Order: sequence, then structure tokens, then C-alpha cells
Amino acid sequence: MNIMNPTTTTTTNTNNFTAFISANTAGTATRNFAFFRHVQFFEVFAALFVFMAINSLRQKRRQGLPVWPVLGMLPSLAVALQTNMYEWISDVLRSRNGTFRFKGPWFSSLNCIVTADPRNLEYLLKTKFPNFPKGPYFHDTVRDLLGDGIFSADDETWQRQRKTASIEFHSAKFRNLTTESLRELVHNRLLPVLEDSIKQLAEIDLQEVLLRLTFDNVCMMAFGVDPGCLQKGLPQIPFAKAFEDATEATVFRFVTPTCVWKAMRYFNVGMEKKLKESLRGVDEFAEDVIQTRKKELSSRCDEKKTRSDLLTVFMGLKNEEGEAFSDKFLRDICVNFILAGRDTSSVALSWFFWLLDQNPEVEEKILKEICKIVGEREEVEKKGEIISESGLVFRPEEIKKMDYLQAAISEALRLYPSVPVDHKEVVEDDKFPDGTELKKGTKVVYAIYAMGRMEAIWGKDYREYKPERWLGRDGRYMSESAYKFTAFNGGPRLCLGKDFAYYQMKFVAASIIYRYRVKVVENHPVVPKLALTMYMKHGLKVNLSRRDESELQIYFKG
Ligand code: HEM
Repeated sequence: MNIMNPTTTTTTNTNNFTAFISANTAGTATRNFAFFRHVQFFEVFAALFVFMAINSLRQKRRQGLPVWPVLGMLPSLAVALQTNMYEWISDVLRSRNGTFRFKGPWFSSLNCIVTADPRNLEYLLKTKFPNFPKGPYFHDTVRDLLGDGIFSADDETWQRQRKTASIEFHSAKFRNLTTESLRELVHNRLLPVLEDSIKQLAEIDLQEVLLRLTFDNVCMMAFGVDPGCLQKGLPQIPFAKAFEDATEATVFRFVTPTCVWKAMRYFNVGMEKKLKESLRGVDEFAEDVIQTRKKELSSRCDEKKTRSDLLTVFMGLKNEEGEAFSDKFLRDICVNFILAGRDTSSVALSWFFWLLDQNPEVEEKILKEICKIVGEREEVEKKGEIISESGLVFRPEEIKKMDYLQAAISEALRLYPSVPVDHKEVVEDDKFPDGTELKKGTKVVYAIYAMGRMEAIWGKDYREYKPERWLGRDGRYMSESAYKFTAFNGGPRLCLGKDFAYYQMKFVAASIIYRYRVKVVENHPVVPKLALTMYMKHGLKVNLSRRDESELQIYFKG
């Protein structure tokens, strides 16, 4: 500092002070400005949020659910996924008179029309059937597992398989094969496994046991081979495990953005790795059966006559060029039938037994019906015997007469359809009978679970389990329009196995109910699993006890 020149010093000091002040002022101003900017930012953000919230909630009134910028209706779906998604869809549909437009996040493939309106169902599944195929998205997603089989194919590829399989399904030879294999499975495998659980005083997962039964049964129909899943000890069967894993990994694709699962497939990681490995197991099994059957058929002509499984039937046919079907196509046909028929009936039966546990009066009526029908057998009339006979085998004509049982199973399927939702894709712009506009490429989801819970279709007591709603005044079973009761689909793609499925479910249910009391384990949680098929998430743990003769005697006399 210069002490000889104070002015200078003062000036300098003043300058420093000014600089200090201005620097400080500038700093404060900058900080204030930054603070001000933050405040503004938060205010603007808050205002925007409030505006969006009001706007979204206003949209709720118009569209059924709040629509958020960028995310669309996804937040509501995310919340619903934490509870029971099927109930949530039903609630929304009831509040929207049966149809609503789901808006997914930007750039996602979640935009779709969801409907449970029977008029729309008839239009979708029958009237304008060609305009609503399964579509390229579905085919692409399931291609690795299902190839060009009936379940994933559209147009001529589907039509050809449908026609051939339909003729086969209605042939006496095929019916014999299916009923015979079911009879054997129930009497030689299911009942011994159930007996075993009684002897060991152990609870048993009835869903697991039934899944094994129907898997073996459908493999007999498709391949003519019994994989042996249902037997004492419930062993793990490599083909069944591979099939299960491959299905699970394929379902995973539906909840993963397409580019993500395709990248995972490319790098062979995660679920895609699992899919690849499990497909190897499925393909090896199929390849083995196909080659063995070819050898059998070429060496022994009588095999052709005796075998009536789908594989043998399709092996004897030619494609449009007059050539035999390729091994890959034969594999696709069989794998698709196994997928279609493997778990739908067992899952339906599981829900049915759970409903019986809650509605013992229905169980009693079923038992009464069974005993009345069996009591009409000639030999019973003559000898007055049979009731205690554990080997009692129901005859096809007796199963047919069980109208109340059929009603009780249909009622279970109404409330818990094995396929809870299904979908189609729009080929050309169209309009539903209820006025909903449909743009080309839109996905249409039909909510089968919700359809069973629409007051407009079933009346005020739609929540109640009431088999009587399926019976006419004469007590005979009355079927319902496939567009109201869509558990088996409808129109040209009506479930091909429907008649057999009813026969199978009635035969299994009657065989169990006649012999055992089925009690669901106390506090066992029963909730649906989120999957393409409506499994019980935790299975169905039950305790069985044998019915004694005196109990049956009452019903026989009754
Ligand atoms: C309770 C039992 C069953 C229920 C609820 C059921 C339900 C359905 C449904 C909803 C569809 C339409 C699926 C779609 O197109 O996306 C379908 C199709 C089909 N089902 Fe079933 N099903 C049952 C049992 C069976 C059985 C046991 C078989 C065979 C053994 C079978 C064979 C088929 C076939 C082949 C198709 C495809 C028809 C086509 O696309 O033309 N189903 N089933």
C-alpha cells in the first residue's frame, strides 16, 4: 500500500470496496436470481403438475381412466397389477358399458381396445372374422415355440389344419382313443395317487395333480405317446419341464418390449437363453417321436389302422403340392395341440373344486345326480350291489346324462375362464356395433373374465356361483351363446376340444366326487396367477377323505 498518497490509497480502497460491493452484489444477485429461477421452476412445475392431474382426472370421466402425458394409462395399470388385474379390468368395463380404449405410454405397443360387449364379440369372432386375425404381432412373438401350428396361424395355414383336425376330432376312432386313454389315466394313475395321499395323511396340490393328468392325456391325443407325468411321487419329466419352461419364456415376451426380447435373443441371455434351451428339449422329444413313428408306419401297415393320434393322421396326409408334411410342420401341429389342451381343463377343474368347497349344497346335488344315474344301471337294479365298488367306471352315456354336473362346471368357467383374456388385430379400419372406431393395426382385447361378471349379461346375482342358471325347467343343461359365454371362444375359431374338454372334466370330477370329500386346506390362499391361462397362483392344497358306503347309500335311495 502507498502511505505517501492517501488519496490514491483512498481511491484505491474505494475502488476495492466498490469492486467488493459490486462483486458481492453481483454474487447475491446471481444467487437471488438462481433462487428465483428455482422458485419459478418449482412453481411452474407444480402448476403444470396440477394442470396435468386435473386434465388426467377429467379424462378419467371421459375415458374411464386418468390419461397422463407420456405414460398414458400405464400408472393405473401398474397399480392394478399389485392387486387383482382381472377384477380391475371388470370394474373399468362395467363403468364404461362394456368397452374402453386403453392408452399405453408413447411408443409402446400397449394401445388397445378392451371389450366385453357380446355384440362386439359376435362381430369380432364371427361376422367380420377375416378382418380380425391373430395378427403378425402374436405370430412373431410365439413363432419360436408354436411355428405355423393351428394356435398361432391365420388364413390358409390355419384353415387347412382346422379342417383336418376337425374331421379327426369328430371321428369315432379318435373319440375312442381319447376316452380310453382318459379312463386308463384316471383309474390307473389319478386315483392311486389320490389314495396315496389319504394313506399318508398328507395334503396334496390338486391343481398340480390335475395338470399332470391333462398333460399326459393331451400328449396321447397329439403324439400317441404317454410321457408319464402323473404317477406316485410326481416325478419331474424332462419333456414336460421343457414344455413348461418354453411356454413361460414365450409368455415373458408379451410383457417385454419387442426390441428388448429380440436383443436378448440375439445375445442369448436371460429368458431368451432359457427359451432356447427348453425349445431344444421340446424339439428333441418331437423329433424322436416323429422318427420312431415313421419307422413303425413303414414297417407295419397295421399300425396305420390302429393308431388314431393326430401325428399319425397328419403323417398320412399330403400338403397342397401333393407332398408329405415336413417334420417341422408335424412338430408344430403336435406342439400346438398340446399347448391348447394341456392345462385349460385342469385349471378349470381346480377352480371348480374350490367353488364346491365353498358351496357344499352344490356338491351334494352333484353326488345325488351321479348316484341316480349309476343307480339306473341294469345290474344295480338286479343285484342291488355296486355302491361300495371303488372300481366303478362311468360309462360315456352316463357322463352325458350328468346335466347338473355340466352346469356346475360351466358356472365355474363363467367365473374363472381358463383363458381370461384373448386378443385380435384389426386388418382394415372398422367400427364395432357399439360405435367404437377401430383403426387398422389396433389390437382388440376381449376380456373373457370380465364377461362372466357383467350384470348386463348375467343379472344382479352375477357374482354368485349358481349352476341352476344353466338349467332349463326340465332340469336339462342349456348352453349359452358363445358371445356371452366366451370361455371356449366362438365363431370359426371356437375351441376344437370343447366337447372332449367337457367329457374329460365331467369324467374326472365325477370319479373324484363319487369317492372322496375334497377339503381345501384352511387359510390356503387362492388367487389367480397373471398368465395366459388362469392358474391358481399357489396351487390348490387339499385334504381328501374317503366317502363311506352309508353316505352313498343315502343318495342311492334318495
Ligand atoms: C376347459 C377346457 C378348455 C377351454 C376353456 C378352452 C378354451 C379355448 C379358447 C378360449 C380357445 C381360443 C384360443 C385362441 O384362439 O386364442 C381355444 C382354442 C383351441 N382349443 Fe381349447 N379349451 C379347452 C380345452 C381344450 C382341449 C382339451 C383341447 C384339445 C385337446 C383344445 C383344443 C383347442 C384347439 C386346437 C384350439 C385352436 C382352435 C383354432 O384356433 O382354430 N382345447 N380353446
